[in-house]
Amino acid sequence: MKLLRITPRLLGGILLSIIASLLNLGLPLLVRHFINLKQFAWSGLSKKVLLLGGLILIGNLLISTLSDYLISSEGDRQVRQLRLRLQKQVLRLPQKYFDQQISGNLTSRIINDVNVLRSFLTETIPATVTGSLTILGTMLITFSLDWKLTLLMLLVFPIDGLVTVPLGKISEVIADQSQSSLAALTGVTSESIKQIKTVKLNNAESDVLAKNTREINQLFSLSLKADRITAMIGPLQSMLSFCLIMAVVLYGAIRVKTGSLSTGTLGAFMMYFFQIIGPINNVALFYSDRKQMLGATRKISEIIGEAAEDQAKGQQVLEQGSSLLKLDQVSFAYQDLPVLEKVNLAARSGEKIALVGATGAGKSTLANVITRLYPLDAGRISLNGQASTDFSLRQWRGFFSVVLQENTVISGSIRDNLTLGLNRKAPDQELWEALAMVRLEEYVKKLPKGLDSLLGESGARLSGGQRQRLQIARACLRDFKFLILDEATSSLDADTEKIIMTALDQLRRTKNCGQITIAHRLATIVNSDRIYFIKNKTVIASGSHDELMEQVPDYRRYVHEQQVREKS
Ligand SMILES: Nc1ncnc2c1ncn2[C@@H]1O[C@H](COP(=O)(O)OP(=O)(O)OP(=O)(O)O)[C@@H](O)[C@H]1O
Repeated sequence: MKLLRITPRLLGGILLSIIASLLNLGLPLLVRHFINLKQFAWSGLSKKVLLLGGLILIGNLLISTLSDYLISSEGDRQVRQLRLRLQKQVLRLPQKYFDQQISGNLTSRIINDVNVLRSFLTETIPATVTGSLTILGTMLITFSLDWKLTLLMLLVFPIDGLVTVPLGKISEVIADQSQSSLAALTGVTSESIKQIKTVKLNNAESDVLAKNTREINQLFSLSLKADRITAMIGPLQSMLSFCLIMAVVLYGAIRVKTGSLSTGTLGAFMMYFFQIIGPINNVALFYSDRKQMLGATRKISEIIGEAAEDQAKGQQVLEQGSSLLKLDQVSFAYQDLPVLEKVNLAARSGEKIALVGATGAGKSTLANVITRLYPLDAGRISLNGQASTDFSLRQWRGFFSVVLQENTVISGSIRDNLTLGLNRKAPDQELWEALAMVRLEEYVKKLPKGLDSLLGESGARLSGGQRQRLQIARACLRDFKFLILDEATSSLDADTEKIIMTALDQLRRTKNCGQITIAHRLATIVNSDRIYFIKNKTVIASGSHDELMEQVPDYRRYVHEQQVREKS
């Protein structure tokens, strides 16, 4: 998969860089000319040579500046595009993908691996192209000056190869492992920071430190291996280059003494030699950099290649008025774990239904398949007779407003939280009404910045109950057909819950929408129009609380156990 492109801007930058390198090739010739002058006089030829040298240096400076800017800015532009592409893709990936990932690892892939690609595009490619041309140009010039000395200079290639090829191969492997190790370290670090309260309250600092230390040590040992190789390559190359320079100098000096080489040519050779050492090393690094780039490309491509959720845009026409949500013979399994089997259920506008069952029975899963967070394995979900899959995901999810069991408050202001995903501009008055409904109005009014008060990461500055109420207010602001409350009031005291439930009853009537409640607390569900009792992966009975108490022994037992739990 091609993630980066060679664009005209990049080519322009590389071309300028080539011009700068070629200009550099002229300098040693000028120096040679200068040294070989019979006599120095601040006029005529010497002046011209110095002036030309100065012009070359200034020209080189200007061209290199422009070239560096063109190349770097093109790299930044492409990295921006790639990051946006990755962000878009990540947002479209199905829920099951995230169930198998540690979010920090994914973040590292998106941030660090993209940086590897950037440096390949903006450093390796230009350095290799200009480096190769500099080497070629140097060889042509030096050959024309003195082929014997050039052949001696050429020995630098096999000698350099002796060092860089075997060590480079090892460092390729290390670089690849280091990227994975860095991703794992990012994963565990971000998780431990996110779960810092849990860590503190469980006195789990040493456990977390041990886990993170393993990753740090893993990265450390890889870095040490890389350090050893770098430490070997650098001095070894310098030493070998020094020996070769000595050989060139000694051989050159003999030739000067015998009169078969001018001092100026020897000086020019020295300059060329120093000029090509850098390019030779850069070109030698190309293969290991390329390997690293291919590794990063593979990992990024894996994310981009993941099948996204169905993004069909189709907008079905849904008749106005009452809605009937139906589940017929719905079955679903998480990988190999069957959770729902042949579930039947119906919810109508204006109705309040409840999903009840022991912990782990599959209630939240049922809510998740209704909202199509997970696709069904079998069965059918429909709204007014139209299959859920006839609607685009966006349209379908727009029919539901969901308050989840977990904290879904985001960093940002109260306003940001209330209007998250709202596809219309909500006037402040409406936001205050929603806050009043969940009894948060007074609290927010007292905050110095009111609706624009910041809440910290995941709403850290709110109490658990305040967070739940904010999420309910957010859900109520949306235009929906069914409100799904998954243990949405479990953190509230009984009185506040009652007040909010009564407000939601009112809202249901005014909006003519349905409500699906998942809760263990009996008071939350007993007055539902219909209760679906889930056991053994399916709905084993449905009816009002009284009907189920009368007819279903399992339900009676569940209620009894719940009462005991609530009293204790
Ligand atoms: N993302 C997931 N991947 C794999 N298994 C899962 C996943 N989410 C839930 N499960 C499993 O599915 C089963 C049903 O879980 P679910 O959360 O739907 O139960 P629940 O009835 O809502 O429970 P509770 O009352 O405790 O919230 C459990 O066995 C759970 O371990």
